[in-house]
Amino acid sequence: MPDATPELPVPRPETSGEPAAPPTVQPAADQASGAEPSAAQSLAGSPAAGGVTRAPGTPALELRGLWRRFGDKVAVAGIDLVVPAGSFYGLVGPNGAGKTTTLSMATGLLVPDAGTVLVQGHDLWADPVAGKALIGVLPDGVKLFDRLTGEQLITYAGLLRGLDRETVAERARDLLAAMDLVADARTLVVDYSAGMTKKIALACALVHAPRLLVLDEPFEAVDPVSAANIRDILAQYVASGGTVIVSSHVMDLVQRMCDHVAVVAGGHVLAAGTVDEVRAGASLEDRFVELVGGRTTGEGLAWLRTS
Ligand SMILES: Nc1ncnc2c1ncn2[C@@H]1O[C@H](COP(=O)(O)OP(=O)(O)OP(=O)(O)O)[C@@H](O)[C@H]1O
Repeated sequence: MPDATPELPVPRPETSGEPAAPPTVQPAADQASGAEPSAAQSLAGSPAAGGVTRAPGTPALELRGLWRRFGDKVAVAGIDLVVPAGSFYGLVGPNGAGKTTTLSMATGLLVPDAGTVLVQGHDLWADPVAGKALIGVLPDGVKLFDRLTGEQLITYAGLLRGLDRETVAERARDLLAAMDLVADARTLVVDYSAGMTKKIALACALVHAPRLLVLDEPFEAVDPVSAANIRDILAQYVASGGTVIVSSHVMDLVQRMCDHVAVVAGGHVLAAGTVDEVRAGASLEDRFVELVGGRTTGEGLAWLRTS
């Protein structure tokens, strides 16, 4: 791994001139106000802001009354969620809770049955082009054009987002270094391991310097060193004004990494707020188990015992 994290594309400063983080998100706001503007922040011609300005205090993402059924199965049952701008937001819940379905609707990948998705105050489903320009997405079970090399895939993603070739080449270089994929830049993505695939998909999500990053299980299958580097990249991204929403099953990671968290089960939000509010003095893991329940003793598997 390189010692120094390369300079990455980061969100452009607010066109309104307001700080990106509200005072309720203390750690991110503190970092944001102290951050030196990077060269990437002043890149001209990036479509990242999509010509969209936001009023001060507007959440990065707001979900209002989202519903989604699959046949008889209600996957998401009226979810409301406010993700403050500049926050590092964790979404946790048991298997089948509705996290992926929620994030898919929040990012324009799955049409809700009912409800509204506001990205920086703009109705995503009413105006998908403006809304999607603000978002970078790492979907669950990501399907990539895997007959491209890693370098080609990032380049393709950048060009699709309207970046010029020179900018794309520069950012592809930085992202490949940050993801420890330089040696495999010219390897076909189909030949990447699961963790490498996750990292190249994350690089594609970052290339246009989105304002909001939505990451479904970004650390799954990623080795500890790469995971630590990705955490640094995300922390740097939040410090420079970006917002991250990340789903994960690793409570310890969410407790350390995120400043906000929502616990989802059965398509409902059980608790949401700052990590300290939600865990209420306990560990996030204990609080999660308390909220969600479902611990079993394993007594039903007597046949598994060898003695
Ligand atoms: N395309 C689909 N067709 C039918 N049912 C679906 C579909 N997608 C999701 N579901 C169902 O909706 C519910 C929520 O699934 P979802 O993938 O959103 O959960 P999740 O919280 O992301 O779970 P996990 O933590 O296991 O990834 C589950 O009961 C799942 O079986």
